[in-house]
This record gives sequence, structure tokens and C-alpha cells, in this order.
Amino acid sequence: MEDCKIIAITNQKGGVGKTTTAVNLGVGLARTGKKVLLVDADPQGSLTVSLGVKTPDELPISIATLMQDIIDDKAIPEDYGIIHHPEGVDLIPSNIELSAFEVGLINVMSREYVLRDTLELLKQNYDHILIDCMPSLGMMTINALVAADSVMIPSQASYLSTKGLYLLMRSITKVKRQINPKLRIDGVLLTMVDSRTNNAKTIINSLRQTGDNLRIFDAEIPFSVRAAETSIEGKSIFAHDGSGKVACAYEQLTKEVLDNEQRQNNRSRSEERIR
Ligand SMILES: Nc1ncnc2c1ncn2[C@@H]1O[C@H](COP(=O)(O)OP(=O)(O)OP(=O)(O)O)[C@@H](O)[C@H]1O
Repeated sequence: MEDCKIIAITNQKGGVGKTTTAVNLGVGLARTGKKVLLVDADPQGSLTVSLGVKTPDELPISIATLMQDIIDDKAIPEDYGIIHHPEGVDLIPSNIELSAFEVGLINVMSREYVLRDTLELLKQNYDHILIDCMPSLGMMTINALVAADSVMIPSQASYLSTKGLYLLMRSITKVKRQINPKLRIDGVLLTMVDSRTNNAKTIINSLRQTGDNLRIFDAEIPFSVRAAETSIEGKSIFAHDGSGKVACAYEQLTKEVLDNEQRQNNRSRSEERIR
């Protein structure tokens, strides 16, 4: 097994398609035979609900429990708290307890490293770990950026020209400089694209032409009510509308992620050979 790749799916703006991307990229990767763990790092528990857990707040074990055990130096048993989804992905769920936990983190020694240390124990079992971040740049998101190898930024096209993206890039750069030098930005994933409107087409074309320093994935996720329906059903778009345009787009994204990783692995190997 190649090394496990940890991707933080993040954007401090809410409702941009982070959770939908975590579910569908996760299941997309699992469909190619990869072992995938999804980590819900948002106290709203949207990822947890999207994978079929109706009442996350009643779960006895969540990401907050696991991270607290790491802080308390407790041993974490194999498979502890992990939910196995029928579509072949595993989930560490989240719920409202993460809110209080995040506030308490402020007083913890090495508080930025708690998620990284938690995932370190699980990495050996997976090819990919995807972290669905909360819509903020708080301590949990910093933990995700410290734990990750790379960052994917789902975004609607119109948001990319705003100050929000600048603030996100600043946080990522700071974490990279101060704590996690290996952190890479995989790129921006355009979500909820309505290609019927000229406005969307114009913004996207100009982004693709000018955004050399920030990669934009070739795959674009179209707007579709079918995508919005999936979270209510606790299924991925592949199970809900497998031949539709959103499933097709997430399949393309999955392939792009795997191709990029392959290229990255080849580059690292040839750099090692030169050294
Ligand atoms: N391609 C799409 N087309 C139409 N609706 C979508 C699409 N992707 C996601 N949605 C819907 O948009 C809403 C926000 O999506 P999602 O929950 O994935 O965003 P998020 O960034 O994770 O939100 P939050 O910041 O609240 O965690 C949801 O109701 C979801 O079902």
C-alpha cells in the first residue's frame, strides 16, 4: 500500500459543497478499490447525517471522544467509534460535543497536533483519509491543516474573487510555514456550477486563464437538485443517481485526484533518486 494521503476539504464559507464533496469523492475513491476513512470535523455533523446517522448527538463516540482520549494519553482500541457505511467507506462521526471540545482545546498543550496524532493511529488502515472541515478558520480547522498532506477548496465561482479566499490562503500558508511544511494546495473545486448562465461561464473562463498560482480542478460539479437529495437519503450520488451529471463529475474528480497523486508520487521518487 502507498502511503495514506490525508486531504482536508475546507473553506470557511458555509454551504459551498464541502460535505457533498467529502461523501462523493470518498465513495468515488472506494469504488476504485481504495480504503477510505471520512472524518467529520464539524460539530453540525452534516457528514455524519449525510452517511445515514439520523441523530448524531446520541452517538456515544465521536471525533471529540477520540481526540480527548489522545489528549488524556488513553489507548484507543482498534475500530473504536468507526462507522462502516454500506457503500464501502468508513466514518469517524461528529456531533455537538465537538463545539465544547474545540473551546477546551485552547488550554491543551500542543493543541494544533491533536487530530494529527489521532489520525496517525489510523493511517495504516487506509489509502485515503478525507477531513470534512467546519466553516471557520478556528482551532479544529487548524488541526485539520496540520494533519493533512493537502487541501481541497470547494467553492462557488463567484466566491473566489472575494476576501474570504484570501483569508483562507493566509491560514493555509501560515500553517505550512510554521507547522506543516509538506502541506500542498491541491486546488479549488468549482461546485454548484450552473453552466447555463453566462455569468458563471465568464467567471470560470477567466479563473482558468488567470489562476496560475491557484490550481482549479478540471472537474466541475454541476448544480443539480439530485445532489441536494442525497444527504437526506444517507447515500452518495452514485447510489442515488449513478448515471446523472453530478455522479459523472465526481467520478471525473476521483480520477483527477488519483492521477495527481500518481504524478506527485513519481516526482517524489525521482527527487529521492537524485538525492
Ligand atoms: N452540486 C450541487 N447541486 C445542488 N445542490 C448542492 C450541490 N452540492 C451540494 N448541494 C447542496 O447545497 C447545500 C450545501 O452543501 P454542503 O452541505 O455539501 O456544503 P458545506 O460546505 O459542507 O456546508 P457547511 O459549511 O454548512 O458544512 C446542501 O443542501 C447540499 O445538499
